[in-house]
Amino acid sequence: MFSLISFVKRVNKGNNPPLVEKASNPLRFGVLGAARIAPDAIIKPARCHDDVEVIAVAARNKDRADEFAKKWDLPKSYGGATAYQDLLDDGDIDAVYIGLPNSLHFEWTMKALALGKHVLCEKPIADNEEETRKMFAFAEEKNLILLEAWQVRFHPAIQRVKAIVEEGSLGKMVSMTTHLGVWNSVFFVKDDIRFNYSLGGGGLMDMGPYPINCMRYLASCEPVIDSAEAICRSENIDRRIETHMTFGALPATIITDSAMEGWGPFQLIPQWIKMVLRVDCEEGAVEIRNYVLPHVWHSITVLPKNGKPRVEKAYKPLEGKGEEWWSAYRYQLEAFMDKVRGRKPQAWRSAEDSISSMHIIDTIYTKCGLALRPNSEFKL
Ligand SMILES: NC(=O)C1=CN([C@@H]2O[C@H](COP(=O)(O)OP(=O)(O)OC[C@H]3O[C@@H](n4cnc5c(N)ncnc54)[C@H](OP(=O)(O)O)[C@@H]3O)[C@@H](O)[C@H]2O)C=CC1
Ligand SMILES: O=C1OC[C@@H](O)[C@H](O)[C@H]1O
Repeated sequence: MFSLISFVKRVNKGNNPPLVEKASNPLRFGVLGAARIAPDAIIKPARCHDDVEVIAVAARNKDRADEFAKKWDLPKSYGGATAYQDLLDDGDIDAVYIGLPNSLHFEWTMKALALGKHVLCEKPIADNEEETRKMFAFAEEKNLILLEAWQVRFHPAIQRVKAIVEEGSLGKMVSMTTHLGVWNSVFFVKDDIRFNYSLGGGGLMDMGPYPINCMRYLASCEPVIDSAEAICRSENIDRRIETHMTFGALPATIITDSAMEGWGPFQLIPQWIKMVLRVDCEEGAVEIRNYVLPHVWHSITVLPKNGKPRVEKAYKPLEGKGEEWWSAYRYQLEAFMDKVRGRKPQAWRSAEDSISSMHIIDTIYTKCGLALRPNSEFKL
């Protein structure tokens, strides 16, 4: 009962964070695209960050832009065919959040960097490794912050799993496995950008960054992809991919499935969601449930071979900044701002980190015999 009440309180506060008083010269963000993810990823986190203000949105349709601005109390909105460029040309804007389809991440990140704006760009950061390299090289040249918004890395839950594994009582890691699956009709809309090849879609593009990067983080090294096999929903668009890889001597399996089959006769009983990552060690195992959105709810189960299982939660770091109700996106914004302001963030994702992640996605597609997501035609 107590945990249900604290769950409701935490989620409610995370969804409706308090509006804090702003510093005298906060970083002013513009949002490219009235995307579904934008409120959670940037608007709500900014409300409770004293050094950030979201001042504008741009959408291809003016009414949509105005509606979004009204709903989220943003002073400016840009709409129409030139809206994204108009927002970038706004001299009041210091940074942009990009929640556009993957195929547009390259173009709008490059344009924003060219105009001197810092960029927080959604995962996966680009269509492929080649684009990713160019984006980070350009950010470095312009001396601007570019971060791929893979928020899980910033949340204490995955950091706690790493600490448990490294603390040593479970012995050496022997394997990692995850099956990340969702029931198609609940999570995706009709004509979802995720399943459109020309928009950089694909099940692995959408879900792959989570298990690939959690495993890279836990293993502290890069994997070799041994095999990968896809079941497609349309040409070059994977529904399910099973990948076997090795991190040094450590075998790992990742299954991503964007349309899990149901159970029982005619698969009548839907399987809603599967989001467990398990690390087996010589002396036991550790499992994290819901590593994708850990701030909503998660559980970390430690299963020692010679001892009692225990369950842990990690909504707040043991040391450093954070609140129980902070979402992973809020932790991410804190780190982004630390970087922009020249402070050392609690956690960070480097250029190499994002490049490696895209390299792995490209390699898995190639192993499956599927085409890489196409390069943007945009040239700076
Ligand atoms: N980190 C996370 O937790 C999550 C990340 N994401 C990532 O965020 C991005 C957006 O996802 P999501 O919010 O679900 O997507 P939506 O479909 O809700 O939003 C995409 C936005 O892209 C704009 N857009 C521009 N060109 C096109 C086009 N040709 N077709 C469709 N949309 C277009 C639209 O903006 P306009 O308003 O101008 O019409 C739309 O608002 C993806 O990269 C996805 O991987 C998504 C969910 C969670
Ligand atoms: O990034 C994401 O996280 C949650 C998923 O359900 C969603 O498809 C994806 O875009």
